[in-house]
Amino acid sequence: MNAATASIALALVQFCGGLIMAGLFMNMPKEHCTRLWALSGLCGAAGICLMLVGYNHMGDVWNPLALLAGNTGLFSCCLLAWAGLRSFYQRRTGWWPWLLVGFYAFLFSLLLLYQVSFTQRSYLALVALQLTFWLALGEFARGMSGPHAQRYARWSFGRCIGIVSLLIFISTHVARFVLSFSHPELFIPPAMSNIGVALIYLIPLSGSLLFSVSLMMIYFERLLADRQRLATEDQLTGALNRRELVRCGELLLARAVERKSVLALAFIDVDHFKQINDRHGHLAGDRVLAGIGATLAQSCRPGDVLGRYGGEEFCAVFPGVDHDQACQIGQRLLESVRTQRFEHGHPVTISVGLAVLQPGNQRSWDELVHEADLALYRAKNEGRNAYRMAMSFGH
Ligand SMILES: Nc1nc2c(ncn2[C@@H]2O[C@H](COP(=O)(O)OP(=O)(O)OP(=O)(O)O)[C@@H](O)[C@H]2O)c(=O)[nH]1
Repeated sequence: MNAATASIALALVQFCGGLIMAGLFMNMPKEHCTRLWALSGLCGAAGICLMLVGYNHMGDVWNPLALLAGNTGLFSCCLLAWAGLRSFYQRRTGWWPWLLVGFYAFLFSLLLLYQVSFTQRSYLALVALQLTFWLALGEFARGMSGPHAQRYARWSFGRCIGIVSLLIFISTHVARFVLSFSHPELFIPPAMSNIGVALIYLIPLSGSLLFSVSLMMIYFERLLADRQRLATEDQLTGALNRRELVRCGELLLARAVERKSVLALAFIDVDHFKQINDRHGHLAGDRVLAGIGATLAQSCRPGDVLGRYGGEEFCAVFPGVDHDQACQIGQRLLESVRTQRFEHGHPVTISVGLAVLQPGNQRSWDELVHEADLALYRAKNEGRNAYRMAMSFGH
């Protein structure tokens, strides 16, 4: 296969890749980033088409206007992909990139007007595309520390693929730039060398396909994480919802029984919560619940499980915690809520019922919850703002 046929074949693959990317993102939920990525795919496909029209079969300029539009389309495709990434990581992009596109088109038309060589024209494209690759790389890097990183995993497969594809782009462009100085004959169309075809078409093609895949992956990873969160988290307090609490609690309990280790369960209820609702309104009540959820979460270690059992009741499971440690935890939970300041100004207290699984004991989840629940009723009946241990320990 000669260089001209290879370049047409690879350009057609790139054209199809652009169309597939556009089609996929058009059918995804309508968000700013998916729209930008769909547009980027369309621009890429259109740009490649126009580039094919722009050259004759000898690789010389045949239609300068098509070439100008094609090159500008490819640059816009990269800028749109970057702007989509910005939007994905919750950053806004102004209108200045479109000024850049205009400036690029102006410079490229000057080069066509003065009929500079293919290699010299490539330098402009190389510099412009390098800029977009570094911008996108910066976006991936900043995405690991911004608001996105607080909700989602810092490292994901999609992001790694994206970074690898950008490094492929950057290194091939640098190699092409350097080689075009020392070995300009490698890049003379149409008798382009194998190295030339690889650096101009083949490697960037695999890079751009990989980059499109990475955009889809980071989008799906976020979609799945959101679904998972919706299915397992209590929206108001950020603690686990009851179903997930029971699932995790049963798992920890089964493990503790199997290993003959200790485990503590705390049943937590906000005192006189109805009064807070009645006096300050349900919205203020909601904020109190959210605040208590956050405070209780801070009192738990990694590996502990905290969930909202229902209404103003929370439940926490502490693996590896024995009777004495459970008493300390009970005291710590009371303190943490009692010392918290809420917007309505009044202190809020909780009551806690604790049950402990002793080493070698067999207990079901329901039994342990029932024991802690009975202990909680004692705490309530004996004046609230206190913790009580399940009867067998007679606190
Ligand atoms: N704002 C708000 N209130 C809730 C929510 N879930 C339950 N509640 C309210 O919580 C209150 C619970 O009241 P009670 O069960 O009487 O308990 P209490 O007033 O805390 O009294 P004690 O538990 O005996 O100290 C009810 O008024 C519920 O309407 C919620 O998600 N948000």
